[in-house]
Amino acid sequence: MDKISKPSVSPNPVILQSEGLLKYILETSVYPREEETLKELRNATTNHPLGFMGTAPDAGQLMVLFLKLLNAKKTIEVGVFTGYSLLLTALNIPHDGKITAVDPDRKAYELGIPFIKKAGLLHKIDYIESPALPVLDKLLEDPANEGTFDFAFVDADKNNYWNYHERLIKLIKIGGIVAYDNTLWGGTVALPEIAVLESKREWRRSTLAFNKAISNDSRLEIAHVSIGDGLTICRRVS
Ligand SMILES: C[S@@+](CC[C@H](N)C(=O)[O-])C[C@H]1O[C@@H](n2cnc3c(N)ncnc32)[C@H](O)[C@@H]1O
Ligand SMILES: O=c1cc(-c2ccc(O)cc2)oc2c(O)c(O)ccc12
Repeated sequence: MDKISKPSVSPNPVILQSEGLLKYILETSVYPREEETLKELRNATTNHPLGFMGTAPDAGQLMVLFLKLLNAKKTIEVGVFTGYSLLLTALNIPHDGKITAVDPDRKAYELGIPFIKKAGLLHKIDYIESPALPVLDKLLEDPANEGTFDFAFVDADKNNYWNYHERLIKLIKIGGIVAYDNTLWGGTVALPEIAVLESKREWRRSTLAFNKAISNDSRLEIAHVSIGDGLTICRRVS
């Protein structure tokens, strides 16, 4: 049956219409260029019961391009899990770059730490075991933090994306980028609610509202890209 008309979504959705096409992209352009420790971390994450949550490697490759284009040095990550996107960021910022990485699930991060250590990149990471909102609020208590971050990546609780956005837009410098993962939420954003698994409905509604609000946010230039589970790339312009 065609993916679009399926009445429910799998936990690891293929937004592209053809799984074969995604396989082709991954095998031709992504996996051959994926750094070795990153590949090892991704493979180790498949043993985690929630391993499907790791950032899609093709979306990761696009993130690398932005990190490099921005010459990003100071970044924030909301939603670390085992650390695929975190290690990817650490690999692509300079030696004295810093990532503030926030996640309440330290246990998942511990799976990734040996790979980050093997890559010699733990010194770039300030891991904060916490929900992200109070951490962002604390950063904003010091006006010196405003407009200082080059890049932020959000891949966490989808119902809080707008709350993160309101804070991150102040922390990111003009010209900097905030990227949000899962903004197509398994393709459910284009389905009637009745066709969506009940467990996915609340975050589908949050994602729909978030996508609309981002599209109306005049402080940004955006691209809503159908890669991975949907990636919205926002450049702060004012
Ligand atoms: C999809 S996973 C992140 C995947 C990660 N980017 C990667 O590449 O592996 C979502 C993560 O968000 C975290 N999370 C959930 N609620 C959060 C919150 N309020 N603040 C920060 N992180 C949160 C979860 O603990 C989980 O590890
Ligand atoms: O199915 C999911 C679930 C999540 C998820 C669950 C609980 C949290 O506290 C945060 C996120 O994240 C996902 C994800 O990032 C993804 O790419 C695919 C599926 C899921």
